[in-house]
Amino acid sequence: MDALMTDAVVAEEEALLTRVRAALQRAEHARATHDGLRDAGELRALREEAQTSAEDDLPALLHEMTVRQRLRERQEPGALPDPDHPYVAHLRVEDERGVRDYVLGHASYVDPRSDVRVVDWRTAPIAQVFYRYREGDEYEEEIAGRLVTGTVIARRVVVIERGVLTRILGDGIALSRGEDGWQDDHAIGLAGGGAGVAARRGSLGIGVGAEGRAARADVTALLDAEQHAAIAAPPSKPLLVIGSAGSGKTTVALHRLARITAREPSRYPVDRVRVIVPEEGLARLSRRLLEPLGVQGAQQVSTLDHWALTLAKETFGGVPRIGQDTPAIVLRLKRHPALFDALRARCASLAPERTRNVRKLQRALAPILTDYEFLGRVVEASKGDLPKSAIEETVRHTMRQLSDSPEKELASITDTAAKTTIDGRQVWEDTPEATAGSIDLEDLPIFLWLRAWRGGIGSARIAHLVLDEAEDFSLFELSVLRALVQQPPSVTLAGDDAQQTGTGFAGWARSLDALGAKGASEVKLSISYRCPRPVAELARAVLGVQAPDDAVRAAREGVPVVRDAFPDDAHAQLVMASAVRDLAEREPRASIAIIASDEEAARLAHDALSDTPRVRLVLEGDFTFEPGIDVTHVDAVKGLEFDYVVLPDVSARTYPDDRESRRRLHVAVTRTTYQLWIIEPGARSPILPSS
Ligand SMILES: Nc1ncnc2c1ncn2[C@@H]1O[C@H](COP(=O)(O)OP(=O)(O)OP(=O)(O)O)[C@@H](O)[C@H]1O
Repeated sequence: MDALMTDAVVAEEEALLTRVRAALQRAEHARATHDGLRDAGELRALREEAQTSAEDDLPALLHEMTVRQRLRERQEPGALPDPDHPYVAHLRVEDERGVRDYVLGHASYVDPRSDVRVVDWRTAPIAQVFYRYREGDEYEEEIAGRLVTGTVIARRVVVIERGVLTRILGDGIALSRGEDGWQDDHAIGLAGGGAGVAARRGSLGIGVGAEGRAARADVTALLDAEQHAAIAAPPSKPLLVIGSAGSGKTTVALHRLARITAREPSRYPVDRVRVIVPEEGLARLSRRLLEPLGVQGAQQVSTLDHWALTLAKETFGGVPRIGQDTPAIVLRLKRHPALFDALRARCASLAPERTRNVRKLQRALAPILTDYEFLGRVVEASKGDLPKSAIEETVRHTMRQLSDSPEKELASITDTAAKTTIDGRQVWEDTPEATAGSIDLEDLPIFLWLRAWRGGIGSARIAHLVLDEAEDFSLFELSVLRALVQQPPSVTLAGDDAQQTGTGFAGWARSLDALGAKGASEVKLSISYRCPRPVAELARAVLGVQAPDDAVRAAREGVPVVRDAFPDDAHAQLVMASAVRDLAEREPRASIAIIASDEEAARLAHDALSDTPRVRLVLEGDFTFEPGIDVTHVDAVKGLEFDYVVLPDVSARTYPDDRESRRRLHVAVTRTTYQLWIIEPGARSPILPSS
């Protein structure tokens, strides 16, 4: 783009922003002072415009009139756009009424006298023109039952930071404000980061620091046509969103939820929508992403475990102690579709009163979960997912749970000191006796399912349900949720079968069926937005035959993946610690994740970095999303992303050649938005391509 054009575009956008900010400041002042006279004048202007306006402007105008009226009646009006960050995109159209500018934001404000139209991307019909057409396109859209035609004159994504315009991205335009004025920004690409600059081997970063990178545009403005079509799909029809890691599944699911609640608040009230995800980290991230989309409140988002525990307490009036030492193989069996099928056949005549509380359910299941023949059939039906040892382990574990609890056995000892260790814990904690009298967290979905199926679980209370990382939901959980969602089911499932890390997944067809969403529309997102090309390609190679057929379509280039082999762990830890410390110093605003293969390895990596500032050991998903270093493990990071990802222990021992290891390494690799460093101590993992 030549300098003259650059100047013209910048001048246009600056003038528009000045106009919008001035109008918003006047509106804020009027609201603060309840300036009735001015409101009355504006109300008249709005009415006049409403009479002559095209129908695509009407919803925003009507919204504005309601706000003014409420103000005059001294009621709480809706929020005004934030003048420091009033909008995320600009659309200029021409139709039979002439040329008009719209800006898309997270709240709406229309002031025809000042030629200002800030429209809410969720509710304004004109927003669909922005998402579906490019600059120069003629559009023809059915808006409010009427055919509307025109031409898109300009379509630009803008970044406004603290009231100052800092980036303009459009069809063929990429400009950013630098220290010496505006500059062409094509090399940087949409998602930020200094792509194309090779890293030094053994060191991370490109030395520019987070300050040197362009600010990210709001993803709401960047949604592509495929994503927007998914978001705008009718709410009454279930939707399955699939796609590779970082293709925008979470983005689409949460934007769909926000749009549905904004457009039909009486049918889909915010306090009756739910987002359920498998991990705490993703629950925290989802809350943060929903906030600017207008869906606030911690109670809407929960992890699967928290949801099951809360529902079980509510349904059964309490639950016994949850055991902490359940063998992993038993947990795997309790989530497997083969157990679901076998229990369905076995429990078809279970009397409703036997599902009334947890103890009754535990007793009803005891003879089944200690039946060698029954468990043998489950293992066989799992087709290799569950080893034969699962049978013996499950029988032994169930027997232990059913024996008298240590509290009961030691009841005759009245001296509490005799039952307490020197660090203040109960003497039986961390012993096999601790299992007695306990149940497993994985029992709860089974109990709830039996209750819902045989006894009933109360009224359907969820108006819209989002399940993210839905490949990690078991048939038990999906069947319970089915009973809780109002009919017809309004649900969004987002997932990727290449990222399943548990044993619960039964395939999309069965999952949808269990949820009562059999006729769901399916959207497949095809562009990898998170990971730069070198990372996306490596991630695909790691999956091997489990990779989807379509080729990787990464949205941007990127620096190469760094790989370093070391003879042993100690050596690797030393080099890792000093390189990461160096990076954190150079890029104090970057988010760096050290993703170990398990909790124990995460602790070791954390020890190596213990004297580094802003280093956090995150084992239970309690991410803060602040700049700094999170040392964590692969089971805690699903759905998350970080500027830099370091994998400190990729070897033949931690990631051997099996399907599950491939999926786990794939999850770890694809958390990277910018650069990946793989550290390989000892024998090389056979699932990594040779470097
Ligand atoms: N159209 C887009 N343009 C630019 N960036 C986008 C677009 N859509 C999504 N993104 C960004 O891509 C990243 C990944 O998005 P998201 O987390 O929704 O992907 P995902 O498919 O849910 O990932 P995962 O499979 O790891 O859960 C986010 O930073 C998001 O803001």
